[in-house]
Amino acid sequence: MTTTVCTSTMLAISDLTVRFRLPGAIVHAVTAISLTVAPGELLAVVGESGCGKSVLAHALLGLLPANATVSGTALLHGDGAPVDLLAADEKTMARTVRGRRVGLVPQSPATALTPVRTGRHLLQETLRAHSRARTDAETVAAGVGLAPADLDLYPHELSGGMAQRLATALALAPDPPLLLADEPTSGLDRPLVDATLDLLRARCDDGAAVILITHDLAAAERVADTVAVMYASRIVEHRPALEFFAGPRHPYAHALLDALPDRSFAPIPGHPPMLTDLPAGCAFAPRCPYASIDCGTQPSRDRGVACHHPMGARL
Ligand SMILES: Nc1ncnc2c1ncn2[C@@H]1O[C@H](COP(=O)(O)OP(=O)(O)OP(=O)(O)O)[C@@H](O)[C@H]1O
Repeated sequence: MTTTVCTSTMLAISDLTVRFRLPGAIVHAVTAISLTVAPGELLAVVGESGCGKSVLAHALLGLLPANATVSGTALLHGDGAPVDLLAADEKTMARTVRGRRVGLVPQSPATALTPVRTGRHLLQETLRAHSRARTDAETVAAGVGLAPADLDLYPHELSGGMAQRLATALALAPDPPLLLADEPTSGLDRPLVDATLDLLRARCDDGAAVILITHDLAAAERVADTVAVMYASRIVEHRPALEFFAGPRHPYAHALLDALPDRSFAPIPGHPPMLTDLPAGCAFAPRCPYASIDCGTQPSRDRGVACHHPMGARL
């Protein structure tokens, strides 16, 4: 983990909200998210399954299905005028943003990989499309632990872990200044988990920004500069990683860390709420040992924590 992050902004997300229309219900998938990411920063977005992490990434890449409604802004800075990723038309996203300025390691690589081409073909095609034809596909593959012979296999011949590594190589090949990595270590054994995380860290140390979406808090602790904890579609805590892991302040974040085997190994009681039926106030209140009548209203975020009763304040 490093704490040397540039102070300029690469991505500024403000009030990002995503709703899905279903027959007879609205899914509150992402609610009022505001975050900034700087060049050189590795931001880990953590939270339990279904809290909205992948939808956040897909919204930033214009990859949401037709039943989604998106509001807010997400300004991507770089050469020239900033681009609002939530307002840009599909042509702009396809030609200048996706893959080129913002890379994605998808959560389900097996379904994202074109089935009729070998890994080598896919990598060479990606490198050519991004004017990096001189870069050797085998060198890029070696960076994620794939051997030259692995590149001659078709996606259906790859194990889950190999497909995951190929997807990471494809996302890294264009050298995007911002990378969204959605559970990039799932299906990998520990040495490859660590190697993948270190690869992402090295990108940040070279000046790129990475948003690492993960439910693996140990992974976040290993490489993140900053941590954002999502619960029921909202960010409930967003702080520098060193401070966060030393003392989480939102009761949910505290409970998440306490559930780790190398900490108290205490499960969080109850279940997350349905995103079609969220309470008006804090969504964690029904599971929170510190809930009070105040929690019937939505807390504002103060010094990185959205809670009426943040942990430090009680100590
Ligand atoms: N097209 C869709 N229509 C309706 N609801 C959707 C759609 N896509 C996602 N959702 C819902 O949005 C919510 C957030 O999903 P998301 O995939 O972002 O969760 P997550 O935090 O990434 O969890 P996981 O790691 O398990 O994917 C879930 O309740 C999911 O069912």
